[in-house]
Amino acid sequence: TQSTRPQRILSAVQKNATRGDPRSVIRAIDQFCSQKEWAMNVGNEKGCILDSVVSEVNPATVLELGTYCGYSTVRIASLLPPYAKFITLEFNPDFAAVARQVIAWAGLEDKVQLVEGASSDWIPKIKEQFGIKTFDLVFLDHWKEHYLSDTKLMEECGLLRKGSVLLADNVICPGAPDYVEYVRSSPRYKSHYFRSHLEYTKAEDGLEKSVFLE
Ligand SMILES: COCc1ccccc1-c1cc(O)c2[nH]cnc(=O)c2c1
Ligand SMILES: [Mg+2]
Repeated sequence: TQSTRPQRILSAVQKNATRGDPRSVIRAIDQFCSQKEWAMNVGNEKGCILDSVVSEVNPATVLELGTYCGYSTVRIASLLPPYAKFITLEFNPDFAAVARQVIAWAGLEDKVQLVEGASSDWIPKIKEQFGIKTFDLVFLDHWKEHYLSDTKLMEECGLLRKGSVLLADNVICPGAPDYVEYVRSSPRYKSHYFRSHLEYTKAEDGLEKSVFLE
């Protein structure tokens, strides 16, 4: 039977990366996706912007919406302080199964909790299920149609506090126009656009960083 693209990414990690070395896992995925087969990892150019925001926030609590193969999960987890709590939500069970193995290959399985299911189902349960009050950082990288509804849901569930940082991938390509309009026009957010490129291509894309103000 044919392998899937996520399975081919996992094979490239297991072949080319060193167990317990997150940077070698990131490098192996970026090399595979730039030389062999494009895939929707945040990539190295936007990944460096992600790294700088994670380092600046130095979050004790992180939520990632959209794990895919765990590329950004590994980037984020490798930068967190030891006490941090990091939850990543993935709807697709095949993606989740690969991501668990990529995260384990990087040696970061103790730093992150991968939860399978729909973000809209899980967001209202996070406080009780995981003992988290609010998130210092949220990385939105799942279905663009759900960026805005999930952000409003996080507000309603009291998961954001003054200073919480939302970082959204793909604000240009594929784009999340309703979300961008909301965070840029709402008095409750201070937003900034980091111009970059769609992973492994020359097309424009970027990350939108939005700080929750109240
Ligand atoms: C399945 O579309 C793949 C694709 C095709 C063309 C342009 C962009 C994308 C793309 C790029 C990304 O970083 C993404 N990140 C998260 N969830 C996505 O659906 C996603 C899609
Ligand atoms: Mg993305």
